[in-house]
Amino acid sequence: MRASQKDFENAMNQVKLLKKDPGNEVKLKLYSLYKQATEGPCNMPKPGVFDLINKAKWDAWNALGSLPKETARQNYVDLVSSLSSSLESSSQVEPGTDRKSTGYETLMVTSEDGITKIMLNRPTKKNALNVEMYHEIMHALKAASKDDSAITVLTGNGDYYSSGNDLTNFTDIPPGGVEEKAKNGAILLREFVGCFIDFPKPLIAVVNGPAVGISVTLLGLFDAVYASDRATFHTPFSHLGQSPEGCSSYTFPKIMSPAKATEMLVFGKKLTAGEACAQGLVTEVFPDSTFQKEVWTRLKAFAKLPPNAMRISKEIIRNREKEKLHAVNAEECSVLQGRWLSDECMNAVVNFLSRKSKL
Ligand SMILES: CCCCCCCCCC/C=C/CC(=O)SCCNC(=O)CCNC(=O)[C@H](O)C(C)(C)COP(=O)(O)OP(=O)(O)OC[C@H]1O[C@@H](n2cnc3c(N)ncnc32)[C@H](O)[C@@H]1OP(=O)(O)O
Repeated sequence: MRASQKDFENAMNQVKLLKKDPGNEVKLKLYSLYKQATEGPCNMPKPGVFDLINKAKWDAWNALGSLPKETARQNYVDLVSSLSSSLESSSQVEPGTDRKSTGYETLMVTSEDGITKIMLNRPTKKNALNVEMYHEIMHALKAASKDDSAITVLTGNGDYYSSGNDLTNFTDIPPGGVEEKAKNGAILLREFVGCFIDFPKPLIAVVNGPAVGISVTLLGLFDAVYASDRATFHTPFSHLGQSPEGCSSYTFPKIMSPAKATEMLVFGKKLTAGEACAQGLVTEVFPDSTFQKEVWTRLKAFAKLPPNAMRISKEIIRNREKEKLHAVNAEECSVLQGRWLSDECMNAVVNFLSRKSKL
């Protein structure tokens, strides 16, 4: 039996209720079938090569050629029906449940023994920071700054600490185009880094594995950095056509000398944990086999110290730099905004995404 218009509308509603993301490939398939079913064959002009998302959509729709509208409608309904049985539906979520009050989508946040632990929780993506994660980290930091814990820890779930900015952040182009995307990215980044600059309690990084990009640069704003000997520290900004952020253009030369900072931030030299420790970026390195046990024992002891004294001591160590750090942050974001629009950056992102079949 052919799918009716009613079946098609039901399927469209069903798609909105899917709780789990079915993935880019399926979303493109759904999009193309929807367009074919409602508008017929694609006769739109092909988007430019840098308009990544719209080009992928156009390609998917155009690939359907002259498939009849009714067949596309049937295929759409069949595809949604197969998805609904394999993916959980959000209709099972309690009405009125506020996700933010019950938990985070990209983080695991716990508070015990005087320590608030913010764990990056996208292990299958090596804890890459997507836009939602940037927002959730800001939210978690603001909450931690006001809770009863004495210290706050950032760490990663799985084998990576973090692979840095999620490169798919570049693909979702809004109607205002790439310029608007870059502008919004710079606003988000400035606010995000600002939360680290202003964080009032001791902030400790427990670097459980390799760290890339912004997860490395931010370390200059932490009060202590403990690393497993499995961790590496890599800022491939030039390879990506980008420039340093997280105030690293200021903190790294101070921490490790301008020449060593250049090797990392300009030439993309990857440091081992031992090298990062020798250069002052890491406070102490532990064997991976005993890392968690040793670090958490130490952190629990720190968390028993008088919290007000720790807060005030942090303030006196950090406060005279705050204004400078905010100015550096603003400048870095403005430079990056321009970099994101460059061919060098676009090409590097396209290369990564096409290697990973995300386009
Ligand atoms: C203009 C828009 C702006 C938007 C808003 C942005 C605001 C802030 C920007 C701040 C800028 C920060 C700069 C940086 O952080 S630069 C660093 C960026 N990161 C990278 O270049 C790392 C890229 N990843 C890799 O090189 C490798 O994945 C890896 C980390 C070396 C691991 O390699 P391995 O072979 O072990 O594993 P896979 O590659 O198979 O990875 C497993 C899956 O994870 C996905 N993945 C990993 N890292 C990222 C990433 N950074 N972005 C997106 N996805 C990532 C990978 O694709 C695999 O996914 P799959 O299983 O679905 O294929």
